[in-house]
Amino acid sequence: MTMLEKILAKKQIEVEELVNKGMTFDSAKQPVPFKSKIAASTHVQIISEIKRASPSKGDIKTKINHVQQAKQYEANGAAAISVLTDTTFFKGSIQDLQAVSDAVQIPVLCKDFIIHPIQIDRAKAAGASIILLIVAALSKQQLYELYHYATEKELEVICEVHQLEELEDLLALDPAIIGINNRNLKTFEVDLRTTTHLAARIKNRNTLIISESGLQTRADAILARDAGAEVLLIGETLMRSDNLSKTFNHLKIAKQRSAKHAR
Ligand SMILES: O=C(O)c1ccccc1NCC(=O)[C@H](O)[C@H](O)COP(=O)(O)O
Repeated sequence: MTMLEKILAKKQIEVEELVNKGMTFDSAKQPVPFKSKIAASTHVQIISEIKRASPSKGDIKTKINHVQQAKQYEANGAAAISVLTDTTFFKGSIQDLQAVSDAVQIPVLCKDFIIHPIQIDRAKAAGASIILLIVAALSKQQLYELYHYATEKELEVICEVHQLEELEDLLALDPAIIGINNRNLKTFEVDLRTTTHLAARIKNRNTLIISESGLQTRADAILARDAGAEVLLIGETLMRSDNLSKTFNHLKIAKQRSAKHAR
């Protein structure tokens, strides 16, 4: 069993528990716009992640104060905060997301392995403005249904791909935002050229491209930008930083070579 399969098997159990308990979720907060703000920015934007631990790296910073960390991300110019809400494999929680959403003004991404609409309801009720759908984790029908379910609820959706075949399936949906994950979720191998290879296949100039995972240096940021990414999703590098302001400055690059020209 691959790690992704293990995670999905656990998600199935969690979802059944939520459904069997008859859980319903009411959302008070109006989603905060994400994509529309990116176009106006002069620099490549960063979605900054709260990531206590991961299957590939083990514990990263388990004792982190997630609210303080999120506020620091916001103060340093993050475009959004990603909160890993999975507990078993990432030591996060939906309560982390709720607390972060209550503390910041920028949009919050519910970073989880979503396979059922009830998870979308729960994410929105906890204050998420954006959700993630991982193409490798879903059938084409599930992907389309969950995408439309979320957008009807005024949530923005990052559709995540790692392989060309996944991207080709996804393009028929013509999603507003595509996340290209540089990490293979089955082997954990990270290759930033994944962004370069896949972004070149995205021809719709209105599609926002996010490069995800393994981004550590300014050179990495430039590589992703030159491939067409306007946003970087960064977890570990920010979580391990002991000087966030310095790290953000180091990663701050202008949209000098237009993402629209790179494709
Ligand atoms: O990070 C992992 O080990 C991992 C393993 C299996 C499924 C998902 C995983 N990570 C989720 C992510 O997508 C990353 O947290 C995110 O892109 C940030 O990556 P990084 O900057 O490398 O921490």
